[in-house]
Order: sequence, then C-alpha cells, then structure tokens
Amino acid sequence: MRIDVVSLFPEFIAQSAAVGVVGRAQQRDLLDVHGWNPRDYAQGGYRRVDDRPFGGGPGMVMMIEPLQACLRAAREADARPAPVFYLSPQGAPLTQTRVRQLAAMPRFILLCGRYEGVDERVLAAEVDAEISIGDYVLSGGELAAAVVIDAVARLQDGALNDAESAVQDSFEGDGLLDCPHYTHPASHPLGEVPAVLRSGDHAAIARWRRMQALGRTWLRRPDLLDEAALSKADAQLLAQFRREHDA
Ligand SMILES: Cc1cccc(C(=O)NCC2(NC(=O)c3cccc4nocc34)CCCC2)c1
Repeated sequence: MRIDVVSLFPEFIAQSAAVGVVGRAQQRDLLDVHGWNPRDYAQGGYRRVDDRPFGGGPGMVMMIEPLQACLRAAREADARPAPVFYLSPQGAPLTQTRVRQLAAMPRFILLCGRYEGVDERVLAAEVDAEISIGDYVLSGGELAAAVVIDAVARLQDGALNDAESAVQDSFEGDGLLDCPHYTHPASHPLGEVPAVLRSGDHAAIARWRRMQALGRTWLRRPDLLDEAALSKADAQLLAQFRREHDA
C-alpha cells in the first residue's frame, strides 16, 4: 500500500512513519509513506503557499496553485488511481470501519491543512472526502494524518506481531474497550494485582477479562456497547458486573 501526504511539514510525517509498527511495516515493504511539500511547487522567489483571506479576518489561507501542483506530482508518482482525503474538522469522524475501508485501498493521498485551512476551491476540485479525528482545535492536519497512517498500517497483513494482533483483533472483533492490565510486582503500595490473574485458572482469567472489558465499556463508552454484538454469555457477564458495581 502507498500513502502520499501533502503537508508543509513532510519531515514530521516521515519521522512519525519511521518508528514503531508503521516504520516496521515500511521496512517489510507492506507500506510506503511519501511526503510532499506544496512549498516545492510554489512559483516565484518567495515560494508563497499562503495568502490573506478574502473577506478579511485573522490568519492565512493555503493557496490553490501550490496545492494543485503538489497534488498532481503526488498523484503522478504512481500509476494507480489515488483518492485524495483532506484531514479536517469538517470531515467525517474516523472510525475503525473507515480505517478498514482505507486499509483495503492500493493507495491514497492525504492533504494536511495549516493556518486557517485550504482554499475551498481546492476541496471542491481535488478532494474526494474529508476525515476528522475529533472535535478539538489543532494547529495542522499532520497529527491527524499520522493517526490515519498508524491505524491503516496496523491492518496490513504481516504488520503486527502476536501481542499487537491480540489487541487489534480484540477491538476489531467486538468493539469493546480493553480490560485492565497488570505486571510485576504483585504487591505494591499502590495496591495488589487481582488474585484471579495470579490463579493460573485460565478459564476464570478469560472470564474476568471479558467481564472487565464489558463493564468498562458500559461505564465509559455505552455508545460502543450499543454497537457491539453481545453473546448471551456476554450479557450475563455484564449483568454480573453491573450487580457488583451497583452493590
Ligand atoms: C473543532 C474545530 C473547529 C474549527 C477549527 C478547528 C481547527 O482545529 N482548525 C485548524 C485545523 N484543524 C485541523 O486540521 C483538525 C482539527 C481537529 C481534528 C482534525 N482531524 O483532521 C484534521 C483536524 C484546520 C486547518 C489547520 C488545522 C477545529
């Protein structure tokens, strides 16, 4: 899979994609991430990429020409067709379902805004869809691009080791939050590790972990619970968690 990223800070994208799971996926040729800087496609001595907003107001807007030329260069770097996604607060919220759709594509291009954003005519002419990673104010779209790249990289076959696959499969499988995790020491001034986890009773441990995942999802993200397909056993575990919680 190939991802091209158009950004005024391509080094940020390259560095974040060089470490961890994404870096390893690139080393394994499962993924290629290429950064492109619109400033390299800006005409004239000043290599201007932004200008003042029509209608007045604070800040600057990214100009059409450098973006169009940069998007064209990125598109033409590979023969395969490439949808363009603009990372934007006005975009559709990113979900694991959307990540799975993106991960199935042979390639796509991510466009990152800076300043107040990009000239609206670029969105109308060049962008296939807008994606948001959440409702808060950021300084640029690059962090959102890094989130998309990480989530998509993890779904490339061969990108994850067994432990990483476990957490991926868990959420992919049932859409629940994770259970609590503990490691040495068993006893500490901060508290004890739950006895069941040290019991060696693997059925009881699996049951406890499932109950915790269900219970925490109920307490913290009931919206996810509505989406999750709960088995009869799950429903009973959750009922027990709620009884103990309300006791
Ligand atoms: C709630 C709200 C309302 C109005 C503006 C902004 C805001 O943050 N505007 C600034 C920019 N924000 C983002 O790019 C951005 C931000 C958040 C999530 C995202 N997911 O993808 C890209 C994202 C847009 C141009 C430069 C950065 C945020």
